[in-house]
Order: sequence, then C-alpha cells, then structure tokens
Amino acid sequence: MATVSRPRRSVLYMPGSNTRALEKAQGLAADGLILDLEDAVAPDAKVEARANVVAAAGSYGQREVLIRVNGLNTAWGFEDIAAAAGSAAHGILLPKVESADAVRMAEAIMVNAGARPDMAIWCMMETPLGILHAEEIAAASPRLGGFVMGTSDLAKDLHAEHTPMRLPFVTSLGLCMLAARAYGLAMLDGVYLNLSDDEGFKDHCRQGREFGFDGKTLIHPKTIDAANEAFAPSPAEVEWSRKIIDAHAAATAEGKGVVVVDGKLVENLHVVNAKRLVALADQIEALKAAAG
Ligand SMILES: CC(C)(COP(=O)(O)OP(=O)(O)OC[C@H]1O[C@@H](n2cnc3c(N)ncnc32)[C@H](O)[C@@H]1OP(=O)(O)O)[C@@H](O)C(=O)NCCC(=O)NCCSC(=O)C[C@H](O)C(=O)O
Ligand SMILES: [Mg+2]
Repeated sequence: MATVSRPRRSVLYMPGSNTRALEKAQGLAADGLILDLEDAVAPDAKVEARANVVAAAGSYGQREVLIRVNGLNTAWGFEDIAAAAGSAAHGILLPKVESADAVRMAEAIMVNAGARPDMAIWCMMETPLGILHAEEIAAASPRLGGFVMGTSDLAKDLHAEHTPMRLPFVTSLGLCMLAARAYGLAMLDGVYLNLSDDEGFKDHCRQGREFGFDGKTLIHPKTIDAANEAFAPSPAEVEWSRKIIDAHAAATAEGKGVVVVDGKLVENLHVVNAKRLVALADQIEALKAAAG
C-alpha cells in the first residue's frame, strides 16, 4: 500500500504553466500540492508546463507533491506520465479514472520510465463510470495512494447542481469513501469554486470532515488556513482522546474491556480512533516545527 499516513488537510492545485504560483507554493502552509498539467493548462502550454513541474517537484520540503497528468486518451498523457515518473514527486494523479485497467496501464508506463517503488498513484474520481467502479480502481495496484474527488467534472456529467448541503453528490462521495477506506486509501474532497464565499467554503470543509475526508483540494492560497483548521483535530478532541486512551489503558490493566469516562462508554474501538487523532495532531505539530 503506497498510502503513507500524514496530514493532508489542505492540498492546493496550481497550473503547471504558472511559474509564479509554482514558486509561491514553496512558502505556503498547504500540506500537499497538485502540480497540474490537465484542466488548468491550455493546450499550447502543455509541453512547457510538463518541464516546469518536473523541475519544481523536488522543491517543496515536507509538503506532499502530486503531479496531475493528462489522460492517456490525449496527445500528452503518455509523455506526462513518463516525465512525472522520473521526477521527485510523491505521486502521479490520474484524471478521470474509470477502470482498474487505466490504473495498470499508467503504472506500466511509470515502471518502464523508472519510477521509484514508493511513487504512488492517485486517482481523480470524477465520472459516473469511475464512481461505479470505485472498488476495482481502489484495488487496482499496491501503488494506490488515494482518491481525489473531482466534483466539478462530476456535476457536469451528472447534470447536477452545487448546493450548500451537496445532496446531489452524497451517493458518489459515499461510494468513493467506502472503496477508499476499504482499501486503506487517503481521501480528498473536491474544490470549492466560489472564492468570494468564505463562509460557504468553511461549511463545505466542515461537511467534508463529517464525511470522513482527510482534507480538501483547493484552488487558491487564501483558503489554506481554513482547511487546515477544519481538518485538524481540535485541542478539545486531542485532550479527550488522550484522556480516554489513558483511562482505557488503566481499565485494561485491571482486566476490564470497557470504562466510563465523564459519563460516556469507552471501548477499544474508541481508543483506536483516539490514537489516530492524537497521531494526526502530533504529525501536524511536526510539520509546523519542520516549516520553522
Ligand atoms: C483562480 C486563480 C486563477 C486566481 O489567480 P490570481 O488572479 O493570480 O489570484 P490572486 O491575484 O488572488 O493571487 C494572489 C497570489 O497568490 C498566488 N496564487 C494564486 N493562486 C495560486 C495557486 N493555486 N497556487 C499558488 N499560488 C497561487 C498568485 O500568484 C499571487 O501571488 P503573488 O504574485 O505573490 O501576489 C488561481 O488561483 C488559480 O489558477 N488557481 C488554480 C486553478 C486550478 O489549478 N484549477 C484546476 C484544478 S481544479 C479542478 O480541476 C477540479 C477537478 O478536476 C474537478 O473536476 O472537480
Ligand atoms: Mg476534473
């Protein structure tokens, strides 16, 4: 499994053709970056963008770096994958994935181009067929790192509307979430397109966290802090988690399987989740320390 446990609260897209954005991202507090060769790059700029992102991929310190390539049904897909495979990126993000075969084809190109064994494959989940095949895609390769929801393309194909509660997307998000978690993959929510609606963005982040997403994909640096806050365990959650871990350990030492803490029943399953949250909080602190 290529998925490494790490914070992925905020993952910022930037067009590979925008050298100012590629440079600016070196100083941004996003947990991850998607250097885009696909939809954000005009056809005439694709080849230059490919060179830009390969050159830039190793310059982002602790941040996780993915290169989003063009599809294999385009003039650029094959060369994008081969070039990204030789870069310092942590992974390659495939657009509009609809089958396990699509993943395996990309993997064969990566391997042939000399990709490191730990280079991950991530999949954009953004077409009806892709969503229906979420499980076979999740299981397609040990290199699978995670799913990124492409809610803009999905809205187009479903003829759906973006609404505050996102009811038109619940089935698609849920199917992908089930497949991702069943196969131990990371899960990133789609972008919020209205850059002038800060409250709407925060609501989407809150809802994304309730769904179980690890974080949100972003299109502008101004949204990084809100995403980082929304997808991090709050101080109260960390405090509660540490409390029940200690209480359960003490109960276990006395031969008990359950314990009541502040009136709430605590079993091992709660401790497993509490340990995940504490580990995430520790990783976030470590990232902050590394950033200085
Ligand atoms: C949306 C933008 C085009 C706005 O750009 P701009 O007008 O330059 O914004 P600002 O003037 O407010 O920028 C302020 C500074 O921040 C830098 N900046 C802006 N955006 C980024 C970014 N994404 N990454 C890094 N840095 C960024 C500017 O350079 C300014 O810096 P400075 O010079 O120091 O002042 C732009 O934000 C943008 O292009 N965003 C990304 C769009 C994108 O990548 N879209 C594709 C991904 S979304 C998608 O495909 C969805 C999915 O597939 C689906 O189907 O759902
Ligand atoms: Mg898309």
